[in-house]
Amino acid sequence: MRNRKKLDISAYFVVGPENTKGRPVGQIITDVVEAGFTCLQIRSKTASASEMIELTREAAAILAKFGRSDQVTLLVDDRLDVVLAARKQGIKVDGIHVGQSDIPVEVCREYLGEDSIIGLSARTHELFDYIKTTDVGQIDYFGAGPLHETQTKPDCGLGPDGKVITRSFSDISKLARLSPVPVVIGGGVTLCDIPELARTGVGGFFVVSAISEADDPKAEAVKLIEAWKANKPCKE
Ligand SMILES: Cc1ncc(COP(=O)(O)OP(=O)(O)O)c(N)n1
Ligand SMILES: Cc1ncsc1CCOP(=O)(O)O
Ligand SMILES: [Mg+2]
Repeated sequence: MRNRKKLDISAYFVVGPENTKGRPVGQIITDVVEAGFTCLQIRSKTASASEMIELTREAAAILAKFGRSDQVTLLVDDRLDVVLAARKQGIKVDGIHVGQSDIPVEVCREYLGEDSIIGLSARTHELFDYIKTTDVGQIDYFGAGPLHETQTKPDCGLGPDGKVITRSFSDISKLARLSPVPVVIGGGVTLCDIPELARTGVGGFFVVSAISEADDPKAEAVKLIEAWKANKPCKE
C-alpha cells in the first residue's frame, strides 16, 4: 500500500504521440518532470502495444534519471496488457487509468496487485449518483470533467442526448466534497482555470494539450504548477 498512500495527483500530465505536434514525447515528459509534475499517464489511441511499452520505458527512464521514480506516479491509460508486459520487462510502472467501458477495476486490481494505483473516470452524466453508489475500495482516485469541451477527447462529457456536458466550478466543489477518494479534473483545462480549480478542493488537475501543444512545454508546465500552488489569478 506504500505507493497508494503517497499518491499525489496535484499536477497530472497525460500524453501520447498523437498529442505532441510531431515532437518527441520523451522531451515533453522531461519538461514536465523538470517542472515538478507529480503524475504521468501514457495514453494513446493510435500506438501499438509495443510502442506503448517503449513509451512507458522511456517515461520510467526519465523519472529514474531525475531521481523522481518514487515521487512521480507513472500510469498507463486503458492498457492492462501494456502495464503487465512493461512490468515483466522490468519497467517501473505504478498502475493504470481506466474508464467505464474499459477493463473492470476489479480485474486490474487482481492482476496488478494491492500496491498499484488504479484511477477511474466517473461517468459524467451520472457522476453524483455514481460516487454515492460505487464501491471505491479498489480505486485510488476519480478522473472527472470536462471543464470545457476539448478536441483532445471530443467524446468526453458526451451525455445521452449527444451534447457535451461540461462541469462548473460549483459542480466540481460539490464533487470534491462528496467523493470518498481524491478527484482530478481535466478536459480543456488551461492556465487560467487553475486558480479557481485549486479553490474547489479537488486533489489536482490533469492536462494534455495545454502542455503538449504549447510552444514552450516546460515554461507552460512551470506556470501551471506555480498557479496551482499560489492560488493567484493567472497572467498569460
Ligand atoms: C486522469 C484521467 N481522467 C480521465 C481519463 C479518461 O479516461 P476514459 O474515460 O477511459 O477515456 P480515455 O482516456 O481512455 O479516452 C483519463 N484518461 N485520465
Ligand atoms: C484524457 C482525457 N480524459 C478526459 S478529457 C481528456 C483529454 C484532455 O485533454 P486536454 O487537456 O487537451 O483538453
Ligand atoms: Mg479509457
